[in-house]
Amino acid sequence: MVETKRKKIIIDTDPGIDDAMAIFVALQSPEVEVIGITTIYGNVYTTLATRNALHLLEIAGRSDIPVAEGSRVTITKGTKLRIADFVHGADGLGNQNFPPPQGKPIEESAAAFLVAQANLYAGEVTVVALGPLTNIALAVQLEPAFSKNIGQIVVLGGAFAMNGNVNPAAEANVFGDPDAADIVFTSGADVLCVGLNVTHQVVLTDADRDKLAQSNGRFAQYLCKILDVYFSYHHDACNMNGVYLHDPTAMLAAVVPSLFTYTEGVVRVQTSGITKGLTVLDNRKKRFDEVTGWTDKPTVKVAVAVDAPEVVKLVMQRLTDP
Ligand SMILES: O=c1[nH]cnc2c1ncn2[C@@H]1O[C@H](CO)[C@@H](O)[C@H]1O
Repeated sequence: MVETKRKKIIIDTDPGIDDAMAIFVALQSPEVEVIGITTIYGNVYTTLATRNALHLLEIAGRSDIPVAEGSRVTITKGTKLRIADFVHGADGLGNQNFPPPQGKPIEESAAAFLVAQANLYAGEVTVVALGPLTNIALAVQLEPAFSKNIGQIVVLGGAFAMNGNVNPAAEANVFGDPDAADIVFTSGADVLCVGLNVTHQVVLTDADRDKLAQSNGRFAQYLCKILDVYFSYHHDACNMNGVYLHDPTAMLAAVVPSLFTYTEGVVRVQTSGITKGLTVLDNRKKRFDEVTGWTDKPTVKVAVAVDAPEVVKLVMQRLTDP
């Protein structure tokens, strides 16, 4: 039998309830092979992100996948981090207080692991970045060839021409380390940004959760336990009877790219002031006479449309599969 080559992916993540869903979706996707997980602060602090990543791999029976611990500070060595425990619970996984994992992270740091894997499989590795972009920016700084060696970086981040979710200006992952995001977006790597303008179209409803609750699928019962906190947050903060599937949507942009369309242009990030974390895409409709911060910078891809029903269907299918 001819085996089609699976796309190699590294998940950079701050688990996180929707991160857990995205990790499980990836592990259930025949199109990809998860070759590592790197951890970062965001939904929880980095140490807890590492613990949760190891725990989730144990739940999935995939402790063979290496976990590399990432940065505990921003790219500018900032230690005042914004942690979204009010979205995911104090433990990041719906306040379930699971027992500690047995596994340990590898010795290599997240940035060193990213650089090494991109060197080893030049052009073949996709990073799916589900948290602030510190580790990826560190990899860019550590190895000048990283942006060329890495196949693609799919970023869950940004809010293009719309309000953010931290404040009207900023989306949470870009807000978490705006300097890192600006470094990654202008690095010259093949970057695809999946922002709130797309992920807010992809909602898992109360009815979908009921279907999960009735499923004997591999991850359904586990996810139903942790999803309560995430549903309550969306109910209270956004007046919704459902939740946004941010991370699983970005994951599927790597796994099944045909479900998305994108535009291309230079994206810069505001790194200070009340609009810190704002992502601004030059849509190239106007030729500016002056040199701007966008002039002569490498472009990135920005997702503009998604087949939302198909994304929800695939997420449900893969999470309820045996
Ligand atoms: O209101 C929020 N504040 C902070 N983080 C959030 C919020 N809603 C979702 N996320 C988390 O941030 C990423 C998307 O921006 C997702 O990973 C999600 O888990």
